[in-house]
Amino acid sequence: MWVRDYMTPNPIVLYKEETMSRAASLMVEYRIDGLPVVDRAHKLIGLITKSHVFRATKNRLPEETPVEQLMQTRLVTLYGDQQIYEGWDEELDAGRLPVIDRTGTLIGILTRTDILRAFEHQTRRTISQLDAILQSTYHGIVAVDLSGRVLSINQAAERLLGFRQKDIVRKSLTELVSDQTLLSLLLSLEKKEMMRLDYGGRRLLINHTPIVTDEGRKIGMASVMQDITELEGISAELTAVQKLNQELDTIIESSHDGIVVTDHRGVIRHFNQAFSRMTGVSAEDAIGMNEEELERRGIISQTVSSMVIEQRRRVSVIQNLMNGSVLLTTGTPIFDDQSGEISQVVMNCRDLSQLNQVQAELAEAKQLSERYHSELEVLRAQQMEIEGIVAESEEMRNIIQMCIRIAQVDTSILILGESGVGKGVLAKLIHQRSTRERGPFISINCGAIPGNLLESELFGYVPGAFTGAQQKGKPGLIELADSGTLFLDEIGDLSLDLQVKLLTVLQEKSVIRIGDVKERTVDFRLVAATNVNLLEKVRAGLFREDLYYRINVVPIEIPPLRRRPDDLFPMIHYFLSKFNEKHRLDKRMSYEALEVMQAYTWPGNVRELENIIERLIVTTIGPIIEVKHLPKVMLDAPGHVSGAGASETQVIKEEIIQRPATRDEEREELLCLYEQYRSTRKVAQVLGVHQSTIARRLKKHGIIQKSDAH
Ligand SMILES: Nc1ncnc2c1ncn2[C@@H]1O[C@H](COP(=O)(O)OP(=O)(O)OP(=O)(O)O)[C@@H](O)[C@H]1O
Repeated sequence: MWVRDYMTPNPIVLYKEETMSRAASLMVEYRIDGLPVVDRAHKLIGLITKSHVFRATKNRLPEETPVEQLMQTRLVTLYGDQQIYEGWDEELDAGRLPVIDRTGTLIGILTRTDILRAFEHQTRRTISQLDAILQSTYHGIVAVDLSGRVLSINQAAERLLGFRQKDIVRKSLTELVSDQTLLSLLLSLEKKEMMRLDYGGRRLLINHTPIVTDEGRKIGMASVMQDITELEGISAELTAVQKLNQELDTIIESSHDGIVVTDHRGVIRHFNQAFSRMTGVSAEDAIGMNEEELERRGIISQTVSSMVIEQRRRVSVIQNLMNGSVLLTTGTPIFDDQSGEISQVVMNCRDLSQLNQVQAELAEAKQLSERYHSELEVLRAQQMEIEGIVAESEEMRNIIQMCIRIAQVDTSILILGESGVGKGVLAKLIHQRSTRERGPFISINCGAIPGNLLESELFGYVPGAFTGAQQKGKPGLIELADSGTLFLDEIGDLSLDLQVKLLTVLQEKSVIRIGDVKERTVDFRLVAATNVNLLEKVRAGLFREDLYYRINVVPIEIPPLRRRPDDLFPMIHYFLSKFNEKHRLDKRMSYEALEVMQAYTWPGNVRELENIIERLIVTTIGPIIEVKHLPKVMLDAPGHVSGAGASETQVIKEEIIQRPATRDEEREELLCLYEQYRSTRKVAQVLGVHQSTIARRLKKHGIIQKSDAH
């Protein structure tokens, strides 16, 4: 506020020669209390006021007295280019202040009215400025008096509070706001900070403060409200972005490939551990350095980022490092969405030297694994033979695997199955594969020995225990089985007395010889077998239930031979070789004879088959065992077809069965058949063996893939 803008210009003046009466008449005429006195050059030289005139009159000075003699010459003046407030205090005393320019020429008078006008002007301006600020602020502001009437409110607050009425000021908030929570907050006489409130679908953050005067009087309340709905959304987004960043960092760090990020000038901004490991460069050294510098130092052989920046596309190069490593480095430009300029270059470095080495190791490992795999196969096949067990059928293979598995666990086992199916064979296998393998394997058929004899066989006796007993006494089989396996075949034939005694042995883990009182500790594993339904015997009171549960911890059931046809021909083959070798003969079996055997139901199971083959080998005259040599019982069996001329397939069947064909021969024959029929089922039909056998053989020879078996 400059003085010259508010002063009264060209005021009425008196020249110094003018009279006191002229001064008085001017004062009366213009109703002014004082007049500036100037010289002819209009320079201010004094000020004459009513009091000067009154004093002169009182002192009876003549009216013609020039004002020069009356005026006050010590003057307080203002310059036009001064600020108004610089003249306030003086004006209050003087009532008016002459305004001069820098040459001392009078240019105006600043009166009290002028100053008030200046103040009013200033106040209006300030108010409108404040209002503009209030209205333009993004935050909502509402001020109310103590009775809740709105003193002022800005547009943001109107918008946030949803006010539509035009004239809100002076209205009470209670008329305007229906939400009680918001209302009680806006009308609260207490200070409230950072209050979160949901209103009109928005999340508001409100700070509420009482309005207090300089004297400390509370005159109202002001609330500042901020719409933080978007802010909260942004903050959630920010958290998500931060998380993403972290994830990205982790991914980059965990990459086995080296990753380097530069800016648009090739200055390295980021790189991972892998790059550090490959080049031996540390983050402190290289971050902030231009990639070219790495090339200058000979650490890398080419600056990929500059190629990418120059060519504006992905570039791949082979880099030879100082340490001898070879890297395949691919630099990819990242373009700025808005400017379309490259903002970053990301380089991926793959260590080829390491890759080559890994590939070589992998190939070697593969070779090794293939070799071991085939050796394992051979071993497995050999093992099956060593055990003297033929198990071609799926069922038998599963049973054998299970036996081998449970052999390791020292528990009682009950083997179920018809007579001659191979229960004894499995019992032996279990023993051989158990931890007791070095101990004895004691086997006894309970059905084959009369009761009283069986007792002394099992439990032993002391001298003179009964008539016919040996002088020295004898340990029982149970005792002999100590630290080994006791195989009780046909356990169902054990008398009830012996069942009780056996149970006691199993529970006490000790045995008392007949006629003795001394207990002898025994430690054996019991493998029992039966061809009868023990549970039925339990129900009929012929077998003790407690013993049944004691021995039946793990039951294994062997199906009869007729239910596992896949085992038949391999068994015939096995027994032919076995007995040919035993008797130093070379007998073969005709196709028709094989067909008869296939049709037979084998009630005596493997034992019957074994016996028949041995008998045939021994009794048949001539090299070929023919249908006519077979036991009559087999010829009477249903399903037996009388033989036709030998066809090509018959020959193959004979080859497979009668003599072990070489691997190549077998392969060629199977290949020929498979090419002809294109179906494992048909080939199996032709050869009269189970489809799974053919499928397995074809796979073994690599004629079909695993998925092709049909
Ligand atoms: N899978 C097989 N492989 C080779 N030979 C077997 C097989 N199964 C059984 N045998 C032979 O068959 C004969 C009968 O087997 P084993 O004595 O084990 O049968 P079992 O069921 O115990 O008979 P039983 O209950 O009548 O005593 C034995 O000479 C045995 O070697």
